[in-house]
Amino acid sequence: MTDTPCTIAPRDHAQLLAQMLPALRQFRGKTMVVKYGGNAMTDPALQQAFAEDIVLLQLAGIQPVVVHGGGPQIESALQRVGKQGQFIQGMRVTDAETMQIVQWVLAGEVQADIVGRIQQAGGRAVGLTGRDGGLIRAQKLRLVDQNDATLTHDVGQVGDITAIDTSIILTLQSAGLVPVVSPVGFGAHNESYNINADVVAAGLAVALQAEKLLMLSNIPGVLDKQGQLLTELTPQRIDALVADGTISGGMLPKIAGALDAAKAGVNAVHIIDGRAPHTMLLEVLSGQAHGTMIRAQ
Ligand SMILES: Nc1ncnc2c1ncn2[C@@H]1O[C@H](COP(=O)(O)OP(=O)(O)O)[C@@H](O)[C@H]1O
Ligand SMILES: CC(=O)N[C@@H](CCC(=O)OP(=O)(O)O)C(=O)O
Repeated sequence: MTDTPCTIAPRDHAQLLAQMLPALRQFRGKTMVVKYGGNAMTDPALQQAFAEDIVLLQLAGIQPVVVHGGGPQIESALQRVGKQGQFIQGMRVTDAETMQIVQWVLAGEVQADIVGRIQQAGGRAVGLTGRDGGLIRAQKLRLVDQNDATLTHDVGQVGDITAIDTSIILTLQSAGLVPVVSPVGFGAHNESYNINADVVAAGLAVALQAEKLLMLSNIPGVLDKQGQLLTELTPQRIDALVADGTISGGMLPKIAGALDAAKAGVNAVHIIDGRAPHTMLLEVLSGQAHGTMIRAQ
């Protein structure tokens, strides 16, 4: 192995490394769930940096569990067969054909790519969907209208998580493997459900009693109406931002999941920018806050 030429002054470098100590103490041996959004994985160099960060964090003693999305990738596959995606409150309307395409894209394409990249970076990863090992049970989502609670929307085969059996994840972790989970669940009659990846990440973080939940997306964090980053959010502020439409679309399930996880005791819940290389590493190890932190109160 050859040393990489260093572009940081030695003093700054030493300071940077020393700053990692509290984080390493806090997170060593703990589970960290990382939601890797489809919008954050459009560039191959970024994807490689993500995989390297996962391997480095694991080597540092943290137990990462990756939950990936793939919204834009599903969208392209739908377009190839002449279908147009439709979303209600951030949930994809999923008919039987869309469900098949969702499974192909998530498990066959996106998950396989992430697993391959982690292994290329020197780690060992195993891809699974929520169907494997009985991980995620679901039922059809009853999506209540945001403005009129007496109204519901039929979004087809979209799942609402009813139970999570973490045993398969614990088995993989104890073997030193990084689980890479596609957000698909199974129902009482073995039917598949398409579940928003933010919802799965939050559910897994709670079920695994994770120390940290990181959600990587294509925005610096949650933004206000002027486009300014909101560095911290409380439940009251979130309610107000949803009510006045500042938080909409794909941010709705993300913020709801983040808040559920924070309220259930996940210590550090952050929505961060996945478009800059190594944001995850900085967020975890530098001791400096990035993006938006979601507070339980
Ligand atoms: N207040 C907000 N702040 C930031 N993003 C928002 C906000 N409201 C809605 N969004 C939208 O949410 C999107 C992120 O959700 P989503 O598209 O599901 O991303 P991902 O694939 O990373 O999960 C942003 O790209 C943005 O268009
Ligand atoms: C029900 C629902 O909306 N499922 C999502 C699952 C993938 C996902 O959540 O991907 P991102 O994280 O990239 O948005 C979908 O079909 O797009």
